[in-house]
Amino acid sequence: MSSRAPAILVLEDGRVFRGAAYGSVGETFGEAVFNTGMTGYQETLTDPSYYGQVVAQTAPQIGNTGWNDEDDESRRIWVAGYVVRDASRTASNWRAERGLEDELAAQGVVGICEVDTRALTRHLRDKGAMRVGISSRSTDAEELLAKVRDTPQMAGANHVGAVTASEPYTYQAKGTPKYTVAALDLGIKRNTPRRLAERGITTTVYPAYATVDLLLDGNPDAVFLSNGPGDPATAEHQVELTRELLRRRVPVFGICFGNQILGRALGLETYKLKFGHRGVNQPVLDRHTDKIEITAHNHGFALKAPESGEYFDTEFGRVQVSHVCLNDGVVEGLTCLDAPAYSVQYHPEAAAGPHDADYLFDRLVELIENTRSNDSKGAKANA
Ligand SMILES: NC(=O)CC[C@H](N)C(=O)O
Repeated sequence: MSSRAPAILVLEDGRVFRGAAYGSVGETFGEAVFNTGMTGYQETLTDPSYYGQVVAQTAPQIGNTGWNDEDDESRRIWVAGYVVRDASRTASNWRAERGLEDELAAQGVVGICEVDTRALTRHLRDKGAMRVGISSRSTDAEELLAKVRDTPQMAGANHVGAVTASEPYTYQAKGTPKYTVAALDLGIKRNTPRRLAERGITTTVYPAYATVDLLLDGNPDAVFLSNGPGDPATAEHQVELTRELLRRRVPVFGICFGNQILGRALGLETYKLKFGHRGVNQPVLDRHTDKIEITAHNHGFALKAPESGEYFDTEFGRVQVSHVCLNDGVVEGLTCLDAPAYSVQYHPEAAAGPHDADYLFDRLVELIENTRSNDSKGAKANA
């Protein structure tokens, strides 16, 4: 028998799950989503893209490796609520500094455990992502349901301002600095500048509403558009900024939210997926190499596939849908054939996740090198 207080989870369609209090005691609301990763809960919880979402883990036991002070992907936990089946009673790992539940409580994250997360996930897969509430304060389902139906939808939500850095900061290259990148922080994860640093890139991270002049102030070799929470249809400022970068032929690499922004800048629309892709084992085909990579995902929106199929024409030239998800055919990446820009819908920084997509950071170095050599040819031709 659990010694925990009772808690309830109520979905906006009225389905109720009963469980026990986990983390902070209280009440919370958000969009119910599920993550299928067997590992990486610390990275999931601290990924700013989850802002506004109540995350259910399909892995049945969570918390086994506790919490450490090294694996946070940002400055705090962002999920609106946390749902697990079996909360590990002990933290057993040499790197653990404390238990997961201590950290959830310390950061005020309301959760629920002892929930049939398998049934919850099947429900969300059938009915689609929807709003949810968790309460360990009252177990009155009717009362909670009314509150759930009053909370804002994820569609139309602009959450970038809540997670972005307030001031620019710089992350130094490892070894000899070779290149510089300006990263637009829409909810960036720490492993991104780390992956760039490995390749001799110094990254300056800018707040999401930086102007193009501020972003290009240090004359960076490329601009990186990060992942982030909310509906990409609301990212007007960032789409306009990207269009300006394309006009100026600045190399651009976008991931996740950044892919949606590049796609919109190229004239594509975004739409809400039924239940999204969240986990660390999503198969993606890279059409450049015909290789399949196993990748880390966390997205609830996607770019509408162009009617013409793999290639489409834009005011910035021809573009290829370079990556597709093999589970459902969703657009997972774009490569501009006439402009120095490309993007993927997933997380090549892979924290947590397999490292198959690491080559995408090498492509950035190639793109920078090619742009530099074209510029110097152009400069010579103009001399
Ligand atoms: N990880 C991300 O960048 C997510 C992008 C966007 N918020 C979505 O859910 O699709």
